[in-house]
Amino acid sequence: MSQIEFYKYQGTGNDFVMIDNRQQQFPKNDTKLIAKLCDRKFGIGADGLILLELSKLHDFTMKYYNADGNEGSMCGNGGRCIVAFAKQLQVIETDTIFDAVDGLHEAHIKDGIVSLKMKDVAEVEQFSDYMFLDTGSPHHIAFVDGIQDFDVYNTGKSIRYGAPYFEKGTNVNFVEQQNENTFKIRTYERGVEDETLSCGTGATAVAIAAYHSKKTSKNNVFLETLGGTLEVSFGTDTNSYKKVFLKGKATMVFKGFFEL
Ligand SMILES: N[C@@H](CCC[C@H](N)C(=O)O)C(=O)O
Repeated sequence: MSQIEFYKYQGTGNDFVMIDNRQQQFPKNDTKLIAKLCDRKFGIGADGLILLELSKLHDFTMKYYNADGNEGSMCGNGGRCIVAFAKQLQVIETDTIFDAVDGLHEAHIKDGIVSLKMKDVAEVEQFSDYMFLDTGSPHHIAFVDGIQDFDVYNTGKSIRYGAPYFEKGTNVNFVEQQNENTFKIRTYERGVEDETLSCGTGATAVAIAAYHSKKTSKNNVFLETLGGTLEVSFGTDTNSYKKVFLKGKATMVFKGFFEL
């Protein structure tokens, strides 16, 4: 039996088991183990598990697994949390470039607040009652009234498994505008298969969708999630979005050990 050290981090309530895997001691193909570690009754409890690994060219590599144990697409809140974790491990100081599943990310950390550069967005699909875009992860966005009482779980689940997404699925965001550049957002997350308190790639997608559909003319947008507020800013260039930054607090909650 061997002991593995883990840290628990959260970014606006999206929580992660974080492991320093620079020595490759964690069995990352063990889907059942990852799902068990993320289980809130039988494990540590988290929306996902993140490994910090060595990178040949950059400061580190981020490997992200959803709570169901499968490797996920990009996680924005997880990306912010791993920057705080890398600082804690003294892998970085205040600025970094790291590898993730969707490419390189630059980030800056100051006073526990992480500003993370997200991938450029070249395409935003607009339909009569929803929008779709990929900010590193796929996001379906629907603007609704009365978001407080909205049935995010059941409506989100039926959209996630329905046409045109089916097996591959999507994350599903419900949004209500509060003022010129503030939006309330609730997200059903693929791979967690439940509503989470916050989704970073979802917040990024909503900010861009709101601007693209002319709900705001501001290119810095505040997203009020159930776990706190995120800020997204971006540059615009004939329907494509560059220099996209996701900003918010990333916090270490506790550390511990588990047996393999
Ligand atoms: N919580 C994440 C989103 C993670 C990706 C997602 N669940 C998927 O694989 O579809 C975030 O903060 O972006």
